[in-house]
Amino acid sequence: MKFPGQRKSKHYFPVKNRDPLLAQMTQQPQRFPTYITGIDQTLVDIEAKVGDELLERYALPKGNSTLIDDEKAHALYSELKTNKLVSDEFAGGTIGNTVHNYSILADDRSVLFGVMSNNIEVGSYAYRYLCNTSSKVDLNYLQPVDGPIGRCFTLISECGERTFAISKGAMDKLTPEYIDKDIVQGASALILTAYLMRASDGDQITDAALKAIEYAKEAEVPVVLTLGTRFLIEEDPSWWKSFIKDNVTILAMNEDEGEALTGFSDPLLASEAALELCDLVLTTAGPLGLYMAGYTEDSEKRETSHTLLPGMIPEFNRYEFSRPKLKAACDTPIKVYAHISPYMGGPEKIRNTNGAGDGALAALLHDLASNTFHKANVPGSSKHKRDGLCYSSFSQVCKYANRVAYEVLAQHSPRLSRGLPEREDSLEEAYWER
Ligand SMILES: Nc1ncnc2c1ncn2[C@@H]1O[C@H](COP(=O)(O)OP(=O)(O)O)[C@@H](O)[C@H]1O
Ligand SMILES: Nc1nc2c(ncn2[C@@H]2O[C@H](COP(=O)(O)O)[C@@H](O)[C@H]2O)c(=O)[nH]1
Repeated sequence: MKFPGQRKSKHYFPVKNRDPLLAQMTQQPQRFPTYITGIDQTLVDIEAKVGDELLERYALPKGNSTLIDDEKAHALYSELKTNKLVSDEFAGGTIGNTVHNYSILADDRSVLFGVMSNNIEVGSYAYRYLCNTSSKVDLNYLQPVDGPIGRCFTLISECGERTFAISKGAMDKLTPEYIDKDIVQGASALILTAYLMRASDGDQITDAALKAIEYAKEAEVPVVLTLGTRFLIEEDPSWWKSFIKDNVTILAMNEDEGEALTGFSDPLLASEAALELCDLVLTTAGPLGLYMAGYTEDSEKRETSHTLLPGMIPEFNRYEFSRPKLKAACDTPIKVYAHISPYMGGPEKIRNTNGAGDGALAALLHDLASNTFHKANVPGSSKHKRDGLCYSSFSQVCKYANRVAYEVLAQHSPRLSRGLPEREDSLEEAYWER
């Protein structure tokens, strides 16, 4: 497990770690293995820049992720190929991206539950999926299926908006028997997407996800849900609210999904409302940066040294130096909020916004898993006298998530090809010499 490392308010990222607690850890001969698990629809993203006219012709609502039948998928693929519009083909899937990015950042194991084609030809989509997934993502628990994995046509409009058309293939064929109870219960977190709840035609991936949730809850493993697309949530916000309240520890969403869930277009108010349903919320807000909302124990709150920020909740970031906790682990829970603007104002050239939110979530998960790792390996640390959900403060996690999102924006693929630099070029030498 590589640790998230040292961070600074405006710029940031890893440096040599001089934490005396970590020094203790290096003396431990036996390391406790840490990993996260996720369930996804195994998908390859087929990316193309298209005009709005094409979206209308194929009846694809802009910004949505729509399931399409084989006939439509064939016609769309042929049209994109004939007109040489396909720019890239990457392994995708919102949870596949997240666990891959987690493994790259943590340089550690994650386990993916899903399906994989039984017969794989060199060059096929299944082959590409495997080639584009970090070797630290354990794929040994995938369920073999007859038929292809899914394809996600990622159609990028002139304005940068992404519209997904999903040709599902066998991606929803995962069955509950393939969810390994011990693996789920031994993990630092279970990561799910709202997309898993829309299986149809007798496909069982929804049941598989519910089984995994049951196992996770039994062992008090945090359940993390990312909302996917606002269109899905808009269909029945009340159902999603009670689903989150009953099952979810950490919720990740963007501002549109937050509005669909809570009715608040302001991302801070949406985060606050979502916090009534779970323990920790990560809300990404595109060029506005990102917000976190969560709980801490009143007696453990820590005041920020940053500027107090205006917003719909005045000076909302006052206690952003506190560490997130489960609400149930607090005697007197208080709500804590944090915000950060895009790292360095965003990359000079945004190559692709696909997966930026997944990247931010991967950073949060890395911090959370670092906490489990540290707790297991340095149980006597004062850090673990009272149970925290994350290793770092709200403020630090924001910085880290923001930095990772930046990295995803600056590259073509939604999946990181390497970890973050050990030393940021943007930081003056004196910072690293401290
Ligand atoms: N146009 C942008 N300029 C600068 N940063 C951005 C921009 N779009 C996204 N980001 C960064 O990426 C993060 C995630 O992006 P967002 O578009 O909100 O996620 P999602 O892909 O889930 O919709 C943001 O919180 C922000 O840090
Ligand atoms: N598992 C699923 N993943 C999907 C679906 N539709 C789109 N996607 C994936 O989302 C990411 C982009 O994530 P974001 O954070 O930028 O919104 C992309 O790689 C797609 O593969 C779906 O129905 N199921």
